[in-house]
Amino acid sequence: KPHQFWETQPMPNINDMDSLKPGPIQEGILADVRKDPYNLISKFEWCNVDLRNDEQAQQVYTLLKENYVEDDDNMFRFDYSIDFLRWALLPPGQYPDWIVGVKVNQKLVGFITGIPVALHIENQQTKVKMTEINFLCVHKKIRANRLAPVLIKEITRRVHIKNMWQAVYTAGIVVPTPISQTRYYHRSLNAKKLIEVGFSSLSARQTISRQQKLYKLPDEPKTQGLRPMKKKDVAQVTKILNEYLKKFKLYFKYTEDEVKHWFIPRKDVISTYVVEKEQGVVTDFVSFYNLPSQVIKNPKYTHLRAAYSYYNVATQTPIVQLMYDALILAKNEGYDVFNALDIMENEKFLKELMFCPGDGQLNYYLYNWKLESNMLKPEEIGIVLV
Ligand SMILES: COc1cccc(CC(=N)NC(=O)c2cccnc2OC2CCNCC2)c1
Repeated sequence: KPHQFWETQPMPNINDMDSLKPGPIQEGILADVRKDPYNLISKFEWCNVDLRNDEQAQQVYTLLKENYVEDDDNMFRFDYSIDFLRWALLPPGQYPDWIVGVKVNQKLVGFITGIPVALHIENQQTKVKMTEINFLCVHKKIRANRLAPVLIKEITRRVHIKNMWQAVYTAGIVVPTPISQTRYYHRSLNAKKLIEVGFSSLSARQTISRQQKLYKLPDEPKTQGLRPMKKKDVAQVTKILNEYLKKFKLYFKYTEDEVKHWFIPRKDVISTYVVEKEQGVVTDFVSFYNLPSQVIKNPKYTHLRAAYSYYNVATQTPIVQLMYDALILAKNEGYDVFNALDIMENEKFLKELMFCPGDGQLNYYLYNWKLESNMLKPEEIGIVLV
């Protein structure tokens, strides 16, 4: 029986599509929230993981490196670094009990996380305070123990206790019920390596050297005034980002503190470049995050270095030119491939800059919320999850 767990959750199902009114599906009642954690099978224990602690961060790193998401052909597995996990999971306002682990004999075997976000949904006047859920992972050796539903129910309880009743998350799989089904695209930066690791393949008439020529990039970006973002840019980046995101139906509102956290460059984690043509005036920016994948079995390479498009705001520079420069910057930072979803205005550059469609999709979900429109088009999505 498919979706045994998800049928029990406040998500719109096919026949609700017309009856449910827009907004929360279930009203949250604080008094009804369980005060104690859900029961676990014996020997399994809950723990709040402190990612600032090196040993605990290392345990999370190893669990994900060995057991987290793989591509459809099980050739690659995400390999999030510790620095990346600290960036992704310790934003301003984080709650320590939203980094949830399950241990057996002091060994981490299960994980799920939430971070607090303020999401603008369609025409809602106010932003909805909720959680962004990520990194649901159960060790390969203890799957089919129904641990994942318990991890989901426990973090839901910990969110409810804080009087928050909605969540946003993404997944490669389809469970009840996506609000948008987006597709991912890849732009080759190191054609030879992508073919050697089996990420790309050659058709009959293609050769490696022809592919290298096809995807070759200039040595330096074209846009005058393009430079790495610095702290002094935070106020202007916050302004143009918040203004830009208003054109979408789903977007976060950022404080300057949050922009500082999410966009100030961190080596091997997040790269952000701003355009400052006229003295002191920031008109555009591009950003991409570093998410390598372990190549599961390959004689020559252990990793695929992938840059993922984050947020890009083009108010003066044409978006195609700005993103072409992002490809050049990523290539110069040593990336093998540049990935992007067909969300926001990405369609405007994907084809022209020779991105190829990937073989899967990334589904967006909103927990306990009925949208006015049942589904959103990818270009109406203004949020990027890591
Ligand atoms: C190439 O190595 C891979 C290793 C694991 C999975 C995939 C395919 C895949 N599932 N890709 C994505 O989900 C994806 C493709 C383009 C942009 N963002 C993405 O996912 C992000 C956002 C959601 N959390 C994971 C990272 C590829």
